[in-house]
Amino acid sequence: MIVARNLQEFLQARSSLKEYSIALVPTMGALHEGHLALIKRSKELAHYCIVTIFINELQFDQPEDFVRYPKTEDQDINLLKQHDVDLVWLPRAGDIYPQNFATHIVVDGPALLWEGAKRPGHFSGVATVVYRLFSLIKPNLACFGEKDWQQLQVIRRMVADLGIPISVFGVPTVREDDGLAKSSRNRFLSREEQQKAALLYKVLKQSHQHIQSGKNICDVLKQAVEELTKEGFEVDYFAAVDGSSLHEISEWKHDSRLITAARLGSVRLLDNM
Ligand SMILES: Nc1ncnc2c1ncn2[C@@H]1O[C@H](COP(=O)(O)OP(=O)(O)OP(=O)(O)O)[C@@H](O)[C@H]1O
Ligand SMILES: CC(C)(CO)[C@@H](O)C(=O)[O-]
Ligand code: BAL
Repeated sequence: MIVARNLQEFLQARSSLKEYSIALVPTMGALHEGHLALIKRSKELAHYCIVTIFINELQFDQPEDFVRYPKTEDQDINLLKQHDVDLVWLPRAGDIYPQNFATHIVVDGPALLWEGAKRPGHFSGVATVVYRLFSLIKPNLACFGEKDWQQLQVIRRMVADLGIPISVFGVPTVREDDGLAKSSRNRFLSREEQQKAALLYKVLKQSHQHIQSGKNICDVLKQAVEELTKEGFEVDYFAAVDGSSLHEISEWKHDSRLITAARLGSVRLLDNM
């Protein structure tokens, strides 16, 4: 596995992979089995797999969240080696955002509500870094996790709107045995919070079943928020939406989605079904 630590090293390594199809897995590091599922899928889809590790300050709406974002570089590199990744690039901020950088991608539509409303500037930061990674790396395809459902729709929208010739693949959420969606920030949950966190998935599953069995969507959502709040979650939203536009729905269809974000202690948990 080639480890590139700046743009020059990356471009040199990238030029040796010219003839073949390339899959990109963008990450912010602190890797776990969710990331490994993206890598596994990308290796099924392309000859070569490139992983990036870049904690993109532009997408953080809270400076303290950026500062405490977990950094486990040596472990990450070892894990990627064990999983036969071909090239890992840990760009420097200046590789992605040259001096006097002044251009940002703004996505409306699926980016406006939920995470977009709760975290001002977040999706513009995500879209901008993903666009920069796409334009520097020029992969044939890229894999993103369904765990960040809204992010996946925002990237799909950007790719379609700007005619970017890269196929975007969504990969199903990898969970702990108790159902909690794996996430880099989960390491900040206390043992007690970790046990409680699985309730988010249980309530999602139960709400999904109730909606399937014909219960009123509004009542189901209200009950879900009440149950989570009673157990100490601070619920930002628990909503039924169209799976691609992210607009709220009142009638369930085959492409509908339940999405939620809730804070438990110092960690904001995201999930969807
Ligand atoms: N449990 C998971 N299952 C599938 N994909 C995941 C999972 N967790 C993260 N991913 C995906 O991995 C990619 C990189 O995500 P990232 O590095 O931000 O990790 P993360 O676990 O989502 O961290 P956090 O949400 O705490 O920032 C994204 O496409 C994300 O959706
Ligand atoms: C896609 C991404 C790597 C862009 O920084 C990030 O938002 C993430 O890890 O989900
Ligand atoms: N995986 C989501 C990226 C973020 O929370 O910034």
